[in-house]
Parts: sequence; structure tokens; C-alpha cells
Amino acid sequence: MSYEGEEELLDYSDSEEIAVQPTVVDATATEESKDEANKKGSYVGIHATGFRDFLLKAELVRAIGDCGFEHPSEVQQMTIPQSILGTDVLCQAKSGLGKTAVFVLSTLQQLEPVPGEVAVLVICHTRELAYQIRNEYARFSKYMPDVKTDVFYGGSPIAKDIEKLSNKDTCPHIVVATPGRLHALVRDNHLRLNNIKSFVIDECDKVLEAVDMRRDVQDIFRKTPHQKQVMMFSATLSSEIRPICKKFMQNPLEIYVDDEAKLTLHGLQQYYIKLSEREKNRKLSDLLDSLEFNQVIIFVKSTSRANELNKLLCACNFPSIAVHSGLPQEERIERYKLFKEFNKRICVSTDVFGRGIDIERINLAINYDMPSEADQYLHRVGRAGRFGTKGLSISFISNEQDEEILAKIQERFDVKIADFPEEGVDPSTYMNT
Ligand SMILES: Nc1ncnc2c1ncn2[C@@H]1O[C@H](COP(=O)(O)OP(=O)(O)OP(=O)(O)O)[C@@H](O)[C@H]1O
Repeated sequence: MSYEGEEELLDYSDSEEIAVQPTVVDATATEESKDEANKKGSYVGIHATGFRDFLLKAELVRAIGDCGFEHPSEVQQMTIPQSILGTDVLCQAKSGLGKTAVFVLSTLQQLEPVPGEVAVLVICHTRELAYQIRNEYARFSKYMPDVKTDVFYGGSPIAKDIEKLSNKDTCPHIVVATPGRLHALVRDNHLRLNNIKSFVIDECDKVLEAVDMRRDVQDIFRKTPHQKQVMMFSATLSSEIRPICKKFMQNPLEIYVDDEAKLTLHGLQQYYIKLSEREKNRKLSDLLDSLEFNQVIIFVKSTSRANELNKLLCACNFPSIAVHSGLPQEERIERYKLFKEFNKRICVSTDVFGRGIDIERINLAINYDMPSEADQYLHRVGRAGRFGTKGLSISFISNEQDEEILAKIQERFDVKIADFPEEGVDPSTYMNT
């Protein structure tokens, strides 16, 4: 459980840690048991327990069954038993391993809904991710009819949010939100946080590294009660960001399922192609023609490039959609749904979809433009190969800076990214059957 720690939160320029006794769980399994887990082609934990062993509410166990989850993943096994008891949690685990279910299940397990009282706050960095998390709450709380969840983010009419919050019958017990809108609702007293029991930040490194988001989150955090559970999650938690996260927590359970060097996804084949800027379109079109894929996400570095590339692909009979922050909010969610529901197979995106977004059928991720940071690469390619499935990623390297990033990624995450073979790649090695 956490306390507010106002002083600690005022200034993050120092990297001094609070003196806590963290419980760091060592996720190292024996080679033998790892082989066994890999053989199953999934990320099910080594000493596979079932969801029933967590002694969750019957309504939750039933919903988990409906979702088709058979066994908890490693991160779920290591975290859920303590998180449902209200322990603070700082958790790093590879992309696509089911971190969302950890906080969704833990908060639903502990929730005792009171009309008109918001008890759970989940903060994340993009609107689409907030929307996706709200849907996860809907999936898992389907047999808990009294539980209400809502999502609040910028770009949509704030009056609607205010109306919902002001009415006991519509006020949610669980709020999922992006920092800016949440901050506005809290500042103007439309959303009261005095009953908050759980405070969650997903993609916490991203949220806390951006100065404006961090400031909003600090202000929001100060309005919550001293006694509450704080949980934070990301696939990347650098040693610089960890102490910052821990300033919000008290004696957290620290779970680093795979520390930096092991963060790369085993089912994902990763390649690069060296080419000049003007060769990119031709190469992309060749790849889309020659490669088999279920869904592909193509990352670019700016809104204008997303629009241009999307236009070009559509003109060449590749029916794609573009997603970026320059679109009206409703349109953004509409396009997210189109892609998620498999109505579109090709999506050109800025980093708006670079983290957290979970689209089951993406098995090809292309960096048309390389990201400017190694961590971002890991998140982007992690959109393919979710939950231990297979996937393929191809990165275009067109200048010195790209080369430097490529070298950094390989060094930092201990991964070998190979030159894309001229003869292509056998689809059976990256297509899921
Ligand atoms: N125990 C489970 N069994 C089967 N599927 C699962 C299980 N847990 C989660 N999943 C599925 O795995 C996918 C990835 O989960 P999730 O989006 O939570 O990953 P994540 O760890 O948050 O990844 P990222 O770091 O990329 O955000 C989702 O489609 C989710 O429904």
C-alpha cells in the first residue's frame, strides 16, 4: 500500500531512491523447464498453475474461461497472487505477455463497487490504449453487472464525461484515462479521487518520462488517499526510470520477468534492409506483394508521412488505413476498430500504435522509418508475435542514424537482427497455423 509522499514527488531531477526493501523476484528458470515451456510454443509459466489457484471471484474465473485463457502466463503467475492482496507492484515483462490482465484481474478482484465512487484509476499514454483497456475491463467484468468502467480521453466532448461523473447511476467505479483529460476532470472537481483504492499506470516509463504527462500524473496522484495500491507496468523499465516509478510506491513487489538483455521476443524473426530513402516505396510494395501476412503494421515517423504513404498504398491497390494523432478522435477510434476487427489488413501508423496496442492477427511489423530510440523499436516490433505467437519484423535502414539505432538495439537487447535474405523468408516460419 502506498502513501502520497508529496515531497518525494515534487522533483524528479534527483535519482535518489526511497529506502524501501523491494522484493525482487528472480524469474530465472532452469534451462530444462524453459525448453519445456518453449516447446508448447507459448509463454505459459514454467510451473503451470491454473487461474483457479489464484482463488479469484467465481465471476472472474468464468470470464477468464470465456476469454479462452487456459493457463496464466509467467508474469501473471508471478504477480497476481500478491497484487490481489493490495501490494504495490512495479512490473516489467516482454511485450504481449499479458500484463494487462494482471492489473485488470487484480483490481476487479479487490473491487467492492459503491455507487457514485471511483475506486480504480488506470492511466496510460494514448487514447486508443485507454479504449482498449476499458474493453479488457468489460471482458473480464462481464459477470459482475454492478461494476461500471468508463474511459476518458482528450479530443472528445468533456461535457459528456462531466455528465457521467456527476450522476450516481452512471458514475464509473473504474476510470481508464489519458493524463491530460484526467487532469482537467480532477482539477475542476468533476472527478473526486478520495475513494481511490488502486492507482495503475500502464506503459509507465512512457507516461513518466514525458514531462507534461508526468506533471499531470503527479497532480492527480496528490489528490488520491494515502492508503491505496499503486501498480505500474511496461515492457521497458530502464534503470533510470525505476527509482522514479518507485517514488509513487511503498515497498513494491518488483517483477522483472525478463531483464533488458532478454527482452526480445523468441517467436519473432527480425531483419533489416539497407536502402536509400527513395527506394523505400518500391521495396515496401515488393514486400507486401511477396510476403504472406495476416495483418501488417507499418511504422513511419510523422503524421504527414503516414498520410502520404497511406495514399500511395491505396493507389497501388493495397487497401490500407492510416492512424496518427492528426485525425479527429472519433475517426482514430473508428480506424482502431477497423483494424482490430480485421476489416483492414494494412495499417500505416505513427507511434500512436507503437506501444500497448494488442491486435491478435498482426504478424508482420515494418519500420518504414526507424524509431529514434532502441526502446521504441522493441515496443513497435512487439505488435507482432503477441502472446508467444510467431511473427516477422523488417526495418528499413536508410541513413547513419538508423545504423546507430540498429547497433544500439542489438547491443542493448542482445538480439541479432539479420540482413533480409534475397530469397525472402519461408512463411511457415512466421505465419501462425
Ligand atoms: N493467460 C493467457 N492466456 C491466453 N492469452 C492471454 C493470456 N493473458 C493474456 N493473453 C492475451 O495475450 C495478448 C497480449 O496481452 P497484453 O496486451 O496484456 O500484453 P502486454 O504484456 O500488455 O503487452 P505490451 O507490453 O505490448 O503492452 C492479449 O490478446 C491477451 O488477451
